[in-house]
Amino acid sequence: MTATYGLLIGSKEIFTDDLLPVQDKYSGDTIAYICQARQADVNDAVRAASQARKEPLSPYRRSQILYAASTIMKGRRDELAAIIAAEAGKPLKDALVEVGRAIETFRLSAEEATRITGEMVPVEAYPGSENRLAFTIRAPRGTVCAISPFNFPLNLLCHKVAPALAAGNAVITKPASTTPLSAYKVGEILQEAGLPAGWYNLLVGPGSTVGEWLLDHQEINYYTFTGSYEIGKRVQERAGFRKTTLELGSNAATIIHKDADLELAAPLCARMAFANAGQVCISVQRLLVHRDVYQSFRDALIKHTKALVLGDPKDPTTDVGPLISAKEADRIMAWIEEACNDGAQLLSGGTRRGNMIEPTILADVKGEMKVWCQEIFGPVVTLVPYDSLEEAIEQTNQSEYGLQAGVFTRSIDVAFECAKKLHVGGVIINDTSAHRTDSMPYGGVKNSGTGREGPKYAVQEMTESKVIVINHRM
Ligand SMILES: NC(=O)C1=CN([C@@H]2O[C@H](COP(=O)(O)OP(=O)(O)OC[C@H]3O[C@@H](n4cnc5c(N)ncnc54)[C@H](O)[C@@H]3O)[C@@H](O)[C@H]2O)C=CC1
Ligand SMILES: O=C(O)[C@H](O)CS(=O)(=O)O
Repeated sequence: MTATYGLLIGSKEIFTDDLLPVQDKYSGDTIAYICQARQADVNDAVRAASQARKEPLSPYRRSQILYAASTIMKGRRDELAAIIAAEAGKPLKDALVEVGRAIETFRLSAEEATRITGEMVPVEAYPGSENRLAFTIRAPRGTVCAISPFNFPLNLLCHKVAPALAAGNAVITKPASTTPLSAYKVGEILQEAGLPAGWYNLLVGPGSTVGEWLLDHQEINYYTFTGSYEIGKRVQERAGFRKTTLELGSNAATIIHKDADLELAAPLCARMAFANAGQVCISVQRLLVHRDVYQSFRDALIKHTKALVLGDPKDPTTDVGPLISAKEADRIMAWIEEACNDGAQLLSGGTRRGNMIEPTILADVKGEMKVWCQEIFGPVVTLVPYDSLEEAIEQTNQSEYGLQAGVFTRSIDVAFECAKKLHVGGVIINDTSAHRTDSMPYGGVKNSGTGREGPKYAVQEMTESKVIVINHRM
């Protein structure tokens, strides 16, 4: 019997008539059904969040609940990884890493719940204010709406939910319709961890309906969104004066300078160009390689790429699984064809089996090709030689995106010139653009979004500062 999951609203699991099948993205089999929300369910979820907030949780209680959730998640690691492998098509070894990161994201958020402080403001130093004392406090924003993407269905949701709860907010989550089960499991785990009803609410359904109803609801105080630039722009427009955090797309560059350690760089670039079938917004998509090392790096990259295993995500030896949908696979194949028809050289891959595309390396790409100037979000990496560091920096900055960039070099001067001149949210020296630890500030500039995630930084964004001034007699 295939399981059917409901919406999580307040203390209830709500079953509707509108069932969404959740498919195994490798076999195509339906692995579960989950109910889709109606507009009334959106209103009920907002009401449940507002009701919960009438009995605030102390920072200590929030911290204890988040620590407990982290521990419970650790005990359910294999179950959660199997769900990610099935619903997202993510290779099991990467799904296990994702669960491990989500466990850490909850633990880090538990720590941050006990560190929410303001500051003393020396107003008494101001003429006429000698009898006053002032300080700030950070208050929760209220009800947070967390809208998350398909590619990290657990950890990217946790990067919204855990800091939001740590900061004292109630949360309404809306995961991608292709991968909703991980968000349901987070609800189970938080309930087992002792989170009272209404603090975590789950709504499922298309962005074009449920997503829009959430954007329209004026009792939501804050939106934290991860997804494509186009939808992120829409979220910003609909949020109006309400604050948002937008984690959007990218076509990340990694620079391989003439003094790079190629034995370090080549396997890392091969691994991180094709991890999760390239469906990672900081994926290694654009490789800028100094001409002096271009051929040796190219050959090493091809060798390591050809060693990657393409197959069933549930097989522990698989490195690269399917794309999230046939539609995305069609798009990526069309972009590869466009590039090759326009003169790009296919060095490896370029073939398709069902919704799987063999890891593909394209050389001699030009600036106007989609595989270079747009976000491919697929198992394709492009190679372009350069002659001077200035040229590499300029080409990296030409993108309309600016999330993260990688730079491989043994020179501290080259490293710091890139660190200062690259217009991105993060510069990763001697690793690829795809490097991220869950504790670091994470987010972009330009069309890659606004705001920063990472529990310490998300808690700051999900609280608002209030100044308190006391007029006292000496
Ligand atoms: N910066 C980052 O950390 C990350 C960015 N991404 C980006 O996300 C994209 C891939 O993920 P997808 O899930 O396909 O992105 P998407 O933008 O299609 O959907 C993201 C979420 O927005 C919802 N949504 C869609 N239309 C909406 C609307 N009108 N109103 C409200 N919500 C709506 C979707 O249901 C989903 O939950 C890529 O562009 C990738 O770069 C993905 C992961 C991380
Ligand atoms: O950008 C994404 O797709 C994720 O944020 C990547 S990760 O760094 O969190 O794994």
